[in-house]
Amino acid sequence: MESLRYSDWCYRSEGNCNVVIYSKKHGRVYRVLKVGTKYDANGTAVTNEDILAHYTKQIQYNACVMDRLYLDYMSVPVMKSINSQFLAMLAQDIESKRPDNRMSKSISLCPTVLDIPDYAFLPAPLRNSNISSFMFELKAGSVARSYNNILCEDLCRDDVPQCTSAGGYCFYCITKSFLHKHNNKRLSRYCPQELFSGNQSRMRKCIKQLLEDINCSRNKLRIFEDGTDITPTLHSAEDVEAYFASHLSKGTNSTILDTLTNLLISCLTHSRQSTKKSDFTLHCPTEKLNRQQPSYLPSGCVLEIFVNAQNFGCGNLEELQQAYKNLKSLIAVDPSIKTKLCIDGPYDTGLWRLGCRPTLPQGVSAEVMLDFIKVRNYLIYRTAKDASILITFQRGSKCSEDGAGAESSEHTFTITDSGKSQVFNCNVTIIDLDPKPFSQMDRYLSTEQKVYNDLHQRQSSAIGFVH
Ligand SMILES: O=P(O)(O)O[C@@H]1[C@@H](OP(=O)(O)O)[C@H](OP(=O)(O)O)[C@H](O)[C@H](OP(=O)(O)O)[C@H]1OP(=O)(O)O
Ligand SMILES: Nc1ncnc2c1ncn2[C@@H]1O[C@H](COP(=O)(O)OP(=O)(O)OP(=O)(O)O)[C@@H](O)[C@H]1O
Repeated sequence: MESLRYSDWCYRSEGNCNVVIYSKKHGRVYRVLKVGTKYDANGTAVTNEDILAHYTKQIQYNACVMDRLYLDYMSVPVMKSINSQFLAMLAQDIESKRPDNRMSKSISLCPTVLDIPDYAFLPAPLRNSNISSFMFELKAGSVARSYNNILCEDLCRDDVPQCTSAGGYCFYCITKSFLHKHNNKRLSRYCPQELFSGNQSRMRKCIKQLLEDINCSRNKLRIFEDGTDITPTLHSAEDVEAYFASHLSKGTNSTILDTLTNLLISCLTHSRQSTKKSDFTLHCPTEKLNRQQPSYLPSGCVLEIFVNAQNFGCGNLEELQQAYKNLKSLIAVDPSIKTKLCIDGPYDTGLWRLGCRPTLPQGVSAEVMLDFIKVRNYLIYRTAKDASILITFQRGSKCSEDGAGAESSEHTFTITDSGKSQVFNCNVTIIDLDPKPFSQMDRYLSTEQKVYNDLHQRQSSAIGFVH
């Protein structure tokens, strides 16, 4: 067990299920599960054993399922035992830093946490401790769902008004507009169809809008400086410009936002040569997974990897609903099916390992297996839909007017804006790759049905395509 110095650790951020703390000295973050999440027994407090089992499953899922999809862009967490007194003191200390909307759940005091590299800072050989380190977190959302062959992409084509301009035409934007009904802030214009379009001008416009809409409801970009979330201090595009003015130079005819946009696009579309094997065949012979390669995005870039993983959600909604219904009624009669099929893990079996030929468990028919594969793929898609892309960067030391002398490497980018070149050291990673529980399927499918109905109504009345 590690004895930790309380003063070395700070609050980073949190989501629905985890609080994240970090230590600059250790270069690591600790991810601590909250109690009252959907992952514990009916939202009640759980035992330490339950939490350990939960972490074990998360690690298995990362190592055996996600690793095949996200390759070098992710790292598998490890479990770490820590002092519970340290955790109790920390829990007290971070209370004042936690946002109001997250206060309904508190952190568990189980003396085990997940230990992950801290991506708010560049890895050691690239890091310069004397200057600011920035991390842009983009919860990019999903483009992959299709409804009875109506592909989201078709609803957001170049020749129809942009998805976000009038409340949304794709799955993402329709869901967003549903949620917006309860919020008075202006809605972010962000639409993943733009980001993943592969069209340089649409992608650029999308990133610029994310920066401009920094203060809008459901904007999916957050900015951290040296590990601290600075997003709440940025209320407008002007604030972002002003904040970065002392950290970046602008070209004669371009703005700081242009420079940031160019840098982010370079990182998002940079082809990375992976040391891991990316191609695998899905062995279920009856599986009709539509794994289209997004050839319009540079091969190996983070956007391509991200969208590839989301293709697990390309199945037809009605087929998925039927498969889920079949499984549910079977489980009601014979609950052991759930364990036999490892529906909620363990994830290191052939039933979940991508690239392995799954063998039929005893007492499970080929039809049931097919239903399981459909639901399993959808749950993988739900993870992919929820993941975040992190872009970490620092100004490089070699900066010149013409970019001469800039090293070109996997992590070094030279951004040129109207004649002015700047060098940046960057790292791109993906986080939040947790397994989604089977118990959420009812909620997932009911939202999907609502969105589908809305989409269908817009399509048949063609309202969606009128400015
Ligand atoms: O249900 P959704 O589509 O709103 O997604 C939830 C996310 O909401 P978002 O739409 O991104 O604001 C939600 O994000 P926020 O808490 O809103 O930041 C979580 O990511 C949640 O996942 P989990 O409970 O941590 O496993 C997500 O829940 P799952 O749907 O992945 O179970
Ligand atoms: N390895 C990391 N390096 C840097 N920051 C991180 C890291 N892991 C998490 N964070 C920060 O902590 C936040 C919360 O972490 P995480 O996404 O794991 O929580 P969550 O509860 O699973 O979130 P969500 O509700 O989105 O599912 C992230 O949004 C990110 O800002």
